[in-house]
Amino acid sequence: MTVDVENLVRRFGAAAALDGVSLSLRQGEFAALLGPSGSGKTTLLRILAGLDFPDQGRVRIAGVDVASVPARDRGVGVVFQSYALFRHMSVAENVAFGLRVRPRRYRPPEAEIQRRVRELLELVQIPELAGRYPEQISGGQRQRVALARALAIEPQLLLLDEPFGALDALVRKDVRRWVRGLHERLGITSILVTHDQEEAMEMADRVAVMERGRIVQLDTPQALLEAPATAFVAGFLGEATRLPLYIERGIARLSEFGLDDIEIDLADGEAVLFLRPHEVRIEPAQASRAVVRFIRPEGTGGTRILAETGSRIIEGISHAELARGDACRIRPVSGTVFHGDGTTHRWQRQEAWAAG
Ligand SMILES: Nc1ncnc2c1ncn2[C@@H]1O[C@H](COP(=O)(O)OP(=O)(O)OP(=O)(O)O)[C@@H](O)[C@H]1O
Repeated sequence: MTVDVENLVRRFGAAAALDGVSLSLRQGEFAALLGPSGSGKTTLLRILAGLDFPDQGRVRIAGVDVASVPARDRGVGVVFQSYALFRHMSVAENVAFGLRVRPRRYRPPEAEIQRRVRELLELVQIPELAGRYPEQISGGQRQRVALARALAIEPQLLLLDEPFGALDALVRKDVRRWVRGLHERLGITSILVTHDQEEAMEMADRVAVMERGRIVQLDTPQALLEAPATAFVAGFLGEATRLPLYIERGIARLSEFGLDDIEIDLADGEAVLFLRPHEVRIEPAQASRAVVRFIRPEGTGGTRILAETGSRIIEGISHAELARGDACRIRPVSGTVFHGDGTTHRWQRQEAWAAG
């Protein structure tokens, strides 16, 4: 189902947890809400689930305004990290819960409930655990049970709030790939809340980056990396070196960082230059203030180098033999400039300069 959120505001006292959030998701889309702690991700998810209510704004699910639709009638499945399984219920009973608490009129017959529970446990690949209790299964298995429980009501919208937090790194990778596959097989719309950028970038079709109660950019993972809308997004996503600079008559002086000046055809003023590692070449040099600190081979793509210059660490790529402690030259070849006047620009080293 589609999800349309218009200008949501949610205040707690004087502070706005959501400060005018708008968002439209397509049927079948997998979206992630990504942002630092306190940026409003969980609040937005709770409002979608019907567990909290906005002070202003509107939520439509499948085109229907849900302001007066209670949580259990929204057709939404929810997996919250804090929504622990019921300890006194077996795995099968946990999964059946959402169906058994339905008013009699809407409750499927018991045989049908049991059939559906078996089907769901097959789907999440743990049919043999039906009779166990939560403390008798692993964290990854509990997560699968929580998912099966959320899916039991056949939701068209699945809301996942940090659902993989309790899993160790290896299992986590597996479970998230599997969840993404499940999303596709069921053809549902899903929203994942996370503060793990790798998770968001790997799982989602589009990622909404949140900052202080607002969505600052909603885009594909690739577009977020290649064309971040603000310096916050550029700094938050992917690896980047951030250099504050001052542009004067088309030149930004980087000598304080031990780098050559660069030509930037923008108005005089303060700016910030973001350099992704692949936008910086690191080369051997005889006399240089910059020193190679860390080296990580990247296969055929060269070597990732962390070089220190002045008090800064700059990450780049080298195609030459370099060892820890070697002097090196750091040459940015492209980057993103956020000008103090609020505009964003791509910067590319001119050939004449590049050769120099
Ligand atoms: N029930 C509440 N009462 C008061 N303030 C709240 C309440 N719930 C959330 N807040 C505040 O609203 C803001 C947004 O909280 P929210 O939980 O949505 O952030 P989040 O992005 O999900 O953070 P995290 O990544 O830490 O879970 C925070 O400043 C939080 O302290």
